[in-house]
Amino acid sequence: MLADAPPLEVETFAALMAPLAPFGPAPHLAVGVSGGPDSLALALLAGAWAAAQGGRVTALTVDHGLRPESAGEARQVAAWMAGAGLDHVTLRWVGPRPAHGLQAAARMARLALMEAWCRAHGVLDLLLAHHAGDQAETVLQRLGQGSGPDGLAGMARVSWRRCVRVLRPVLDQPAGRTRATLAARGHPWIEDPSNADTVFQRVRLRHLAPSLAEAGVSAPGLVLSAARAAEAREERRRRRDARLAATVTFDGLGAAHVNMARLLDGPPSEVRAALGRLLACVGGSERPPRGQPLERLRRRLSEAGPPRGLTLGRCRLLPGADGTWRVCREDRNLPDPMPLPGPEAPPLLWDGRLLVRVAGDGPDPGWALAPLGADGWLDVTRALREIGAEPPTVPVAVRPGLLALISPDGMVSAVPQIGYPVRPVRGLPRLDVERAPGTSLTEGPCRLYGAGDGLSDEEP
Ligand SMILES: Nc1ncnc2c1ncn2[C@@H]1O[C@H](COP(=O)(O)OP(=O)(O)OP(=O)(O)O)[C@@H](O)[C@H]1O
Repeated sequence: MLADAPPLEVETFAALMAPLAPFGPAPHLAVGVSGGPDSLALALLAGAWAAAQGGRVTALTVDHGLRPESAGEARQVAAWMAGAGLDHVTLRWVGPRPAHGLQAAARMARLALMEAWCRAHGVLDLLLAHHAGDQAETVLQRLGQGSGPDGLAGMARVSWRRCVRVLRPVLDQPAGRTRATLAARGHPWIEDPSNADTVFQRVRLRHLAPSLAEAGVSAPGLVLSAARAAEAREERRRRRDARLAATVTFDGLGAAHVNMARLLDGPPSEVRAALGRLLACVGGSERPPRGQPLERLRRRLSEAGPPRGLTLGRCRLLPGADGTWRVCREDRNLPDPMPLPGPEAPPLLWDGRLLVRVAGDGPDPGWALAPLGADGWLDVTRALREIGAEPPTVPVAVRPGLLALISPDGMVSAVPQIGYPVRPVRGLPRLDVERAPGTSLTEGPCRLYGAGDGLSDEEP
């Protein structure tokens, strides 16, 4: 296989990164590195690529603790990364292990750990070393699960998990190319024995490759069909985003105003896709609602008769007099108060919807962020009147989900979404608050990052 696969040069790798742009200036990338040949090669190539633009790479290794050697392997990766001049962090998977589906659980856990690390360190891009062989296995696996057209598109080269972009730059590169890259540099790697253990479905699928090839089902063929399915998925996303752009506007309070008749006018699957995305953006939930609940919502919104308020996906949908619906964060399951991060801390993702940064000097200890809650508005209007300010008009349904800055003595002192402050308090911290990347329908990072889905339930 090595003979067929030329090593990846830095220039070739740069060409693979180009379609994944834009990257910020001096980009800081995270790379998931198991110690296997694919991810080691990716880390080295990404390190060179980032350094060329004044940026850097942090290699992340998740120690799943499933094999006695895993801790030593993580140390080995750390040593290799140090040798290559790259930062390295080991993350440990602790907590309960499922009795079944251990590999899948480990995969989910490691992606969650790496995503959390990226969020905590303000790193936008997480690179994984999936290649064409992995893609073919994913397609086969999903075929076996009776997956729909989106599943058959396999893994995406770019997908979002909350505020983190998961990038797979070598996804269309033949299996063996990354291995050849390391071999050409004389760089060692770790062979994970579970990659050969036929107890795992992926490994069994890999072993089927020769028989499938005889039957005319080849890995390149599967990858090609995945690429076509991915194009079709992109087209569906473009249509979804166009529908949303034409029917939805956001206000500064985090609520969406929807021309519902227009949004609902179209094939049910397209309408469901738009509704799901809308609810995920407004509600800040990790996954858009889907399946039966979403279809029920579509039907109820389409029904004739006096419209009523509805809820789904942490959102409340309220009809207005003129046919415009307001969609806002529901007042249930709002986040608990959390301490205000220091000015050096990475931005905090609040309620999956807002990115909060502390500007200026560090706040005194004791400041907190909290939802305004059901009773908070009364307090705000009273406080504003005391300083001679007229409270703005804020719809009742929107009020509980507003972000409030709470002083060390427990008073609502500022509500950034309606202006600043509501009480004259000494040492009031200054907050920059913006919609979190991946929660904008048509503005902000979603547009910046092209067809980014914003939210993904893809396999890691
Ligand atoms: N323990 C881990 N820690 C960090 N990242 C990981 C880990 N395991 C896998 N990854 C990342 O997820 C990608 C896909 O995982 P998978 O297990 O399919 O890969 P692999 O075939 O073992 O690849 P590699 O040759 O890099 O080990 C890897 O290429 C790597 O980027």
